Formats: sequence, structure tokens, C-alpha cells
Amino acid sequence: MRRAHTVEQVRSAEADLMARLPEGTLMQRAAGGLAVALGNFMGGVYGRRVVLLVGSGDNGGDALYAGEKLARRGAQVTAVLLSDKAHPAGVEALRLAGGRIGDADELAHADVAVDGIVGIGGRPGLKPEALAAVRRAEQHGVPIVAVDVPSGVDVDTGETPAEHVRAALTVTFGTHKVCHLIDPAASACGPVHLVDIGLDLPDPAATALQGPDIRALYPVPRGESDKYSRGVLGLLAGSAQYPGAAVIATSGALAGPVGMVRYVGPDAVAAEVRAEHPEIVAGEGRVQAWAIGSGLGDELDLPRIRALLDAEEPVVLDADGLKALDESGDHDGILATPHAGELGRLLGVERSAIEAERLKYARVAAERFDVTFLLKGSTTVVAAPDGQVRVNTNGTPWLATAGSGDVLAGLCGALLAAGLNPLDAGSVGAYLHAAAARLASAYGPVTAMRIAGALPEATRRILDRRD
Ligand SMILES: NC(=O)C1=CN([C@@H]2O[C@H](COP(=O)(O)OP(=O)(O)OC[C@H]3O[C@@H](n4cnc5c(N)ncnc54)[C@H](OP(=O)(O)O)[C@@H]3O)[C@@H](O)[C@H]2O)[C@@H](O)CC1
Ligand SMILES: [K+]
Repeated sequence: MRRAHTVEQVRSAEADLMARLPEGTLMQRAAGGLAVALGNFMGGVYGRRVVLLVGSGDNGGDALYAGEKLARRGAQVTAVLLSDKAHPAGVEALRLAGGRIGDADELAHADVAVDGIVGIGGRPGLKPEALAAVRRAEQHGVPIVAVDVPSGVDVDTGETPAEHVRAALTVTFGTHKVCHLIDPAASACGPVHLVDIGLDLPDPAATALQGPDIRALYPVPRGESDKYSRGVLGLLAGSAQYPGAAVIATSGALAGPVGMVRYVGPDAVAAEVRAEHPEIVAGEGRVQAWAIGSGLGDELDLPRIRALLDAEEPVVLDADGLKALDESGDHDGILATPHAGELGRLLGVERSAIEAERLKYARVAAERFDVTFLLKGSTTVVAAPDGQVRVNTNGTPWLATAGSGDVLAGLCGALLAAGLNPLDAGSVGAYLHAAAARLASAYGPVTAMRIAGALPEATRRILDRRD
């Protein structure tokens, strides 16, 4: 599991550890890890040309000491000092190792630019001189390696309200920060390499599941399982207007861990679902969870949906079904799965605002409606009413295809019916959905049905892997 902490949590853990270690130890650990990562990134050190962009704080210090280590191994290192307060001891160490102080012209011939402009102490945005240097690097096609975070992003929210660095690699220390997991900032990080510096950290502000977590959470059937004990999902979806949504959501559900799917909807739609999936049962009956909302269109029966929300069984609430949510209900066990436009309508906020502040609005919605919210998008955010946040980081733009959300709703419903809680069902569902889209896209452009078709193989690969 990737764990991300806030700046305040990192500073407090750093203070505790520094009190027990000789001065400068943590910066040397950080710089050592950074130098190794830079060597790997460049495919060698001797003769490589490295330009350090150095701001006024310890982030610049990390860059300078990493530069010192590379210079001692034969790299040509030049520091561009963007502040007259640049870490004095770091500047001296670089000089003694043969590094130079220069200007942004050096970027014309650099193999890599190191962004030590600001780290966790930075405010969003870049000052003009720093911005000019970053633009220079971009113009010359010089890749930028960010120290701790890409300078200019909002570290604790993942927002990018102003100019910022776009890194080819980010080397961070102690733990991930929220901006490494959540878009739009996460897209500015490139791959994130974590250097352990020995911090002792509290519970994280956000987490991202990885393969081993999926293996631990996925409800694999046991020897004594039957179709009922594996879970039965009720699917209230589809309409004369949108029959396909019911077919697609059923495909997602049947590709999950559920033992049986009961389809509830118009007869003509049930016939279409059965034609594609003869294994479904049409009509009401006992279920362990519901998936409600895909393609209901004009046939939305809000009182009926509200009654199901008030019942004991957990519910995935998607698309048109989201209109049934209100702030007063007792909504234990609900997973709402809006995209940014739908969440915007629920909260009375512009879609663009939701996209720019994904973490904030997912949390606001979870708290306001007292249900778990899965906000779909480039990084899917799952926020529970108790404040826990999971972020899905293996998404792919291929997921942006019609019906993809119906697959996810069916799959999350299956996971709920098999016994996972809404936070686990949402985060495991988002991970597998994205893994399936990646697998399917290996054979070209994907459709929702091909994502559903790839789900069993994507799931098997993750469950079988032993890493
Ligand atoms: N914590 C840890 O465990 C460890 C931390 N380590 C490292 O220390 C880093 C944090 O260092 P830090 O606290 O010195 O802050 P940092 O981000 O370098 O600079 C902030 C200064 O920059 C300025 N400034 C602000 N915004 C700006 C902007 N947009 N554009 C330009 N300037 C801006 C502002 O100064 P002002 O302008 O207000 O005078 C502010 O004082 C951390 O990211 C990691 O790399 C590791 O060495 C070891 C373990
Ligand atoms: K930085």
C-alpha cells in the first residue's frame, strides 16, 4: 500500500527523528538516495551534465548535496542559484567537489535538470526566475527530476492552481505526499521513487492500494462456498431508453466475485440481458447487495430507490440513481460512484471545480451525505465518511469510454455482495477496472464490454502474482 502523509505530519516526524540524530543526517540520507536515483535515471554518472535549480530552502540543500556526490563521481555539475539564501553549506560542499555555480544557459547542454526550487515548504506557483529556468529546460528537451515534489504544486491537496514543474521522475523522502497520488499534481510527478530516511509516521492522510493489497482483500471463493454464500447481487439498471447499460453493468458484475446476479427491470431489457448473459436470474429475490442506477433514464423510480437505500443491504449508487441521495438519510453501507459532472450537480459546484479539487470535493461529499464516495476520473478518489481516503493510481485514459462506469458499478456491486465494505469495494473495484482496461488496450482501442471481458484475466494475473 502506498501511504501519503501531510506536510504537517512529515514535519512532526522529522522533528522527532532529528532530535535523536546528529545534525544534517536526514539531509544526507535524502541527498544520498537522490544521487543514486539520478545516476539510475541518467544511466551513469561519469561525464554526465547535471544542472541543479536551487531555491532558498532545504529542498535546494538536498539538490546541492546530491550534486556534490555526483561531482565526486565525475559528473559535470552546475548549480543555478535562484535565491541569495541558497543553502550555504550545500553550496560550499558542491564547490569543494568540483561543481560550479552558473546560470540557466547551462541548460542548453544538460542531460538532466534537478528541481530543488521548493519542496514541502513551498507555496503553489513559481517565481519568474524559476519559471524561466524551467521553461528553458523544457525548450531544450532536458528532463527534469523533481526533488521531493514538483515545485509549484499544492503538496497537501494535489491541486495545481498556478505554474509548476512537470517532472520526468520525482524522488521523495520518508513517505509519499498527497500530491504524488492525486491529480492534477500526480500527473506532474512522473514515476515517484521513495527514499526511506527512517521517519516514524502516524496514520496516513491518503493511501493507494497495490497488487498485494488487492490479493489480501479480494473475496476468493473457498471450498465450502456456494452461489448464495459467495453473494447475490441485485441489479436495478437499464430502461427502454438505455437497455445497453443493464447489459454492460451485468457484464461487470459477473466478472466480479459474486455467486449470482438478479436483474430487476423492464421485461424487454431483461430479455436483452439474458440473451447476453444466460446465467442471470430475472426478478426480485433475496440479495446481499444492490447496484442501482446505470441507464435508468426516464424510468427512475426515486421512492423505490430511497426504500432500497434505507434497507439493510449495501448499495452501489451510480448515474441517475445518484439523484435519490439526500443529506438526511441513514446511509450506512452505500458507495456512490459519480463522475465529476454528477458530483458537481449533487454539490451545486461546477464540474471544472471538482476536477481541480478532487480530494476536497470527494471528502466534502462523503461528509455531507454520510456515505462513501468514489469520484471517477484520471485518479479515482474513494473517500469514506470517517475521513479515510484511498486513491487509485493505476488508471488509464482508455477508461474514458461510454459504458465504462456501468462496468465499474456492476463490479463494485459484486464486491459489496461478496462482503467487502464500501471503501474496500470501491478501491478494489477501481484498481481491477483500471487493470482490465490496461490489459484490453494492449489489443487496441477498448470498449466497455472489452473492459468487462478483460476483468477475469486481469484479476487472475493480480491474484496469481507473487511479488
Ligand atoms: N521534512 C523532512 O523529513 C526532510 C526534508 N528534507 C527536504 O527539505 C525540504 C523542505 O525544506 P524547507 O522546509 O526548507 O522548505 P523548501 O520547500 O525547501 O523551501 C521553502 C522556502 O522557499 C520559499 N518559497 C515558498 N514558496 C515558494 C515558491 N512558490 N517559489 C519560490 N520560493 C518559495 C520560502 O521562502 P520565502 O520566499 O518565504 O523567503 C520558503 O521558506 C523537503 O521538501 C525536502 O526536500 C530532507 O532534506 C530531509 C528530510
Ligand atoms: K522540488
